[in-house]
Amino acid sequence: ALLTDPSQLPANKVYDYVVVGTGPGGGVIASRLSEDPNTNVLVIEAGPSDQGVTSLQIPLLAPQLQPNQAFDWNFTTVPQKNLDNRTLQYPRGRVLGGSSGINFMVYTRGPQDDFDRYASVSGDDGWSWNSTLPYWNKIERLVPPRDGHNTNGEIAPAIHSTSGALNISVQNAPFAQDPLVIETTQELPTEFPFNEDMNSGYPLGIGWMQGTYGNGMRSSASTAYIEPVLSRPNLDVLVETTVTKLIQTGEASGTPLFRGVQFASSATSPKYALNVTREVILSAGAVNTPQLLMLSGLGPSKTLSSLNMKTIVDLPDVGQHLTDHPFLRTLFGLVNPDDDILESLARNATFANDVLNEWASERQGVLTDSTGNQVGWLRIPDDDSIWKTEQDPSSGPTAPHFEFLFVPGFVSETETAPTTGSFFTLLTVLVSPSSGGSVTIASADPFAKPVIDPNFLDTTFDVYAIRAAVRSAARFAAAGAWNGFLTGQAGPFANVDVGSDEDVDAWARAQSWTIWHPVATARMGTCAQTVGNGAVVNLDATVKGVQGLRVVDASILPYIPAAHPQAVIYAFAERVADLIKSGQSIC
Ligand SMILES: Cc1cc2nc3c(=O)[nH]c(=O)nc-3n(C[C@H](O)[C@H](O)[C@H](O)COP(=O)(O)OP(=O)(O)OC[C@H]3O[C@@H](n4cnc5c(N)ncnc54)[C@H](O)[C@@H]3O)c2cc1C
Repeated sequence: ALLTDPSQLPANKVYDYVVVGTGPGGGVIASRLSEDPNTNVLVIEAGPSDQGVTSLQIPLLAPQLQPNQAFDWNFTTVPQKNLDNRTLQYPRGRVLGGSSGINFMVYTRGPQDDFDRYASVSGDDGWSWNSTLPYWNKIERLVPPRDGHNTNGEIAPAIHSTSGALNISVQNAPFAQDPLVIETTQELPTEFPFNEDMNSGYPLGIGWMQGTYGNGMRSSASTAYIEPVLSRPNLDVLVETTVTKLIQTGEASGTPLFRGVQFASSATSPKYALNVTREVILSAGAVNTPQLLMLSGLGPSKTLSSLNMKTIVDLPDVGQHLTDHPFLRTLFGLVNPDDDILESLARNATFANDVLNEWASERQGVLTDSTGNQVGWLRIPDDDSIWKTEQDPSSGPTAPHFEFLFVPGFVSETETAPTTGSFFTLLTVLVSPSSGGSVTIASADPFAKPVIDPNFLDTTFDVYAIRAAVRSAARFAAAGAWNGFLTGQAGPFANVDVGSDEDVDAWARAQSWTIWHPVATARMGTCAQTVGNGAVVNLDATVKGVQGLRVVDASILPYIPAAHPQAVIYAFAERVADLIKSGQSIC
């Protein structure tokens, strides 16, 4: 059942599991555990239900869902010392489905080497690329694109399932720029090779984006995993309720047992508490998970004692190792203003109405796409001079260092969009960064905002790689394919001399932004790694030093994927659900 207030919880019902949060981590766990009708599962989600909210359903409205919007936690970072001391907005979804309810839907499994590195650092071959392959069958439901076009050459259907939970498809409606992106891969195949399907384990190259959408609508952890099973009598989903603390309920073999949660509708409403018979699964995401662990006495004792809070287990790595992908925009002008879809939507009410009606009546048209139909994944060449002085932070030769995204419009995180001019944005994303930051707390108040420091561009490698990405983007946009389509560098990017290190570095400091992929704040290690030794959870996602508590969300990834992370989190959650159901104690 869907409940909206703790007072609606059925009296005397005993729950086996409580899951905190409903993003790709919590959504999968809740759905899979409640497949057993004899297992009672309670889910607690801070945000409201997404059901019937049109802005959450229409793919191309994603840019309007953050920052500072209704379904966003509206976090900000501390001033970023390498970004001219700018404070960045740091959106996280606060709605059933979590950040998958407001994200840009790019669906990328990531490179084979990423998974093989997860296996090696966790000491469990079960996390390797080959071992996790069966999980894609549970996750993916490949559906035809909405416009019914022939997808030959845009995706390799043989490596996808059509019977999983989450709708995925390639572009639903064409953008004018699409053929030119592909033409550039034919014109400059050495630097920009075409890749038919970047979800094969070998993402390098440029190809068609796969997105978590189907039938013209967003597909999220809510629509794919929770809503379809809401009628299960053994599943209760309590929304609009914030978990304020995890509670120690006793001891088991000398270690603290955490089988309780405390929660409330708001900062001023009464607090409730509840114990479960088996486990608490914490899936509050890479920002709120470390916050909740610390609020519960599980974290760095130094931080906790400075706030006069009791430490139950000293876990110094909670909140550490925060890794995220910074992106930088390169802006180009357009010959034909109609090719700028984002500005057409914002400035031309007739166009906006027409496409909205098209979506409402037929689930067709540009609103069924995300903000781009192709993606590129590129590596700094092996013979580049950077490797004489810097180590490669990527997981291996199948992993990219940077990414291209092709947006039909003006991407404007640092300013309001202009009212004139038409634009094409080639976003460059640093996907194998070596910088790391942290999430911590400055207050014992569960409703106070956590302190977030992604610490972007803190290493020589990262500054070099984003510079390399901008230059590569400029070469891409200078290909003959774009003659007659682009007018050259435009907007605030017009005067950046991409040949000058100084210019590009200043542009990076002034303009880099998060692409919203924080991970690793409660990262996974081997069973042998003891408390205080670089990891927070064991290879089966159980929290070190306690019993009855697991973390299943972006926090546990040992390294940031060189990919958009949601697919990886769905996969981690599917496997942990299997481990829980198998009942084996691994560590
Ligand atoms: C704007 C944006 C765009 C993105 N675009 C993409 C993309 O295109 N492709 C991609 O792969 N990834 C994208 N991501 C990232 C991706 O969505 C996240 O990595 C993923 O959703 C993380 O899953 P999670 O389960 O760890 O946490 P989340 O999805 O963040 O879910 C955590 C849930 O826990 C709830 N919660 C938190 N604290 C509490 C509490 N105390 N009590 C109760 N509930 C709580 C939250 O409200 C939320 O629902 C994007 C993210 C954002 C914000």
